[in-house]
Amino acid sequence: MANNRIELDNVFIEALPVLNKLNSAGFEAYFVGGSVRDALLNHEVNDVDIATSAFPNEVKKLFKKTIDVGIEHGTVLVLSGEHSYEITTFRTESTYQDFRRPDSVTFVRSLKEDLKRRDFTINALAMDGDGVIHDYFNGKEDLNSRLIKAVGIPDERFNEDALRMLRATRFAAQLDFEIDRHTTEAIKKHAALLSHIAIERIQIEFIKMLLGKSKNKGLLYFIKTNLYAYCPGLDKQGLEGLISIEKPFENEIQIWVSYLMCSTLMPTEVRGFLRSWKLSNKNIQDIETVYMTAHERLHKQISKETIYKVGKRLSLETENVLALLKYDSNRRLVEKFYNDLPIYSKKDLAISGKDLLKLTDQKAGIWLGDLLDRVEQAVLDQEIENDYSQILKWITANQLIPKQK
Ligand SMILES: Nc1ccn([C@@H]2O[C@H](COP(=O)(O)OP(=O)(O)OP(=O)(O)O)[C@@H](O)[C@H]2O)c(=O)n1
Repeated sequence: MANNRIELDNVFIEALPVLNKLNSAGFEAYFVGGSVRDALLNHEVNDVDIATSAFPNEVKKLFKKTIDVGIEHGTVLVLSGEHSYEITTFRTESTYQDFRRPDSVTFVRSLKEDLKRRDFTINALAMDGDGVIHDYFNGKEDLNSRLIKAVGIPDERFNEDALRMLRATRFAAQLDFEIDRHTTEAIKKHAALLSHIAIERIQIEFIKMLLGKSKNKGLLYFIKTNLYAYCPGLDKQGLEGLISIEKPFENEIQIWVSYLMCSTLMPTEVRGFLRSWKLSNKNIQDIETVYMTAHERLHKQISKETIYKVGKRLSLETENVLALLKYDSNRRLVEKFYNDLPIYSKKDLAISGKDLLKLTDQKAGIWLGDLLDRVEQAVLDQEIENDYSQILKWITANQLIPKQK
C-alpha cells in the first residue's frame, strides 16, 4: 500500500478533524475530486471537497455550524475553525432529461458508486485521512499517461451533463493533457448537446481553458471536436487567432479583446456578441474600451496600402487585417503573405492602362479601371502570372474588352 499513499498537504491536514468526526460516527469520508487529482500531480491545492457515506441530515446532526448550500444534491457546507468545507453525500445521478445536471439524485453508502458517476477518471479519485488513494477507475494510471478519459462509457457521461465535454478541453489546457481517443470521438458525436447548457456555465469553462498554461492544446480540441460551433457567435478565425498568440493570457478582458481582434466580427457587432455571452456590463465596457483603443492605434500605425493589399491577398475585410496585425506572431504571418505577393500594386502589373487602350483601340472609361481591377485580382489569386502575353490571353479568353460601338 506504501506507493498508494501520499504525504498530506496542509490544506488536507487542516480538514482532518472534519473527516475524523465523520469516521468516529461510523461513516466513511474521503477527500475527492480536483484536490486529490492536484495533490497527486504535485500541484498547489487551495480547497478540498469531502464525500461521505453520511446522509445530509446525519452530517447536519454531527456538526454545530452548517449551511445548506445544495441540500437537494446532498451538499452541506460545514464550518470548522476558520475554514468551510463542502461535504457531499455519496450519490448516484439517475434521471437526466435535459443534458444538464441531474434532476434527481439518489444517496448511496458506497464510495465506488459515487465515483462511478463522475466525469473523468482523473477526477474520480478519493483519498482517506491516512493519505491512501482509492482508485477504482485507473485514474492514477491516466494521470501518469497524462490522459483525460471519461469514466465508463463516454456517451453516458456526456448525456448526463454536456458541459463535461467542454471541461475535457479545459483540463487539456490547464494540465497539458491529451484527451483519450474514445472520449474525443464521443465529444465529436455529442458536441451539439452543448447548446442545452447555460451560457454562464460555458463561459466559466471557456475562460478557464484560455487561461490554461497549454491553452492551444485545449483550443485545438475545442475546434477539432466542433464544440466551438455550439457557443454563441464563435468563429474559427477568431479561435485560430488566439492560437497564434504565444504569450499566455493573464485575464478575461485580455482574452475577449484578443478574440474580437482576430474574429470576423465587425466593430458594430461587438456589443451584441459580448451580451450573448452574458458578460457583466462592467466587463463589456472594459472590453469595448480596450478593443476600440487597439483599433485606433492600428489605424495610425499601419499604412492603408499595406492593409489593402494584405486584405486582397487574404480575402479579408480591412477590419480583420487590422485584427491580424495586432499581434507580433500574426504580424509575421501577414508579412509572409505580403512578401509573397506577386505584385504590390496595379502599377506592378506587366500590362498598363495605356497598353490596353492602344491594343484595343478603345476610349478610356470605367471599363478600363474595372478591367485592371480584375487583372490585378487574377494575378493576386495566382490564376495567371504577371506576364504581358499571359494577361492578354486571359483577357481575350474571358472576353473582357467591351465591344466597339
Ligand atoms: N460536470 C461535472 C462537474 C464536476 N464533476 C465532479 O465533481 C468534482 C468537482 O468539480 P469541480 O469543483 O467543478 O472541478 P474540479 O475537478 O474540482 O476542478 P477545479 O477545482 O480545478 O475546477 C470533479 O472533480 C468531478 O469529480 C463531474 O463529475 N461532472
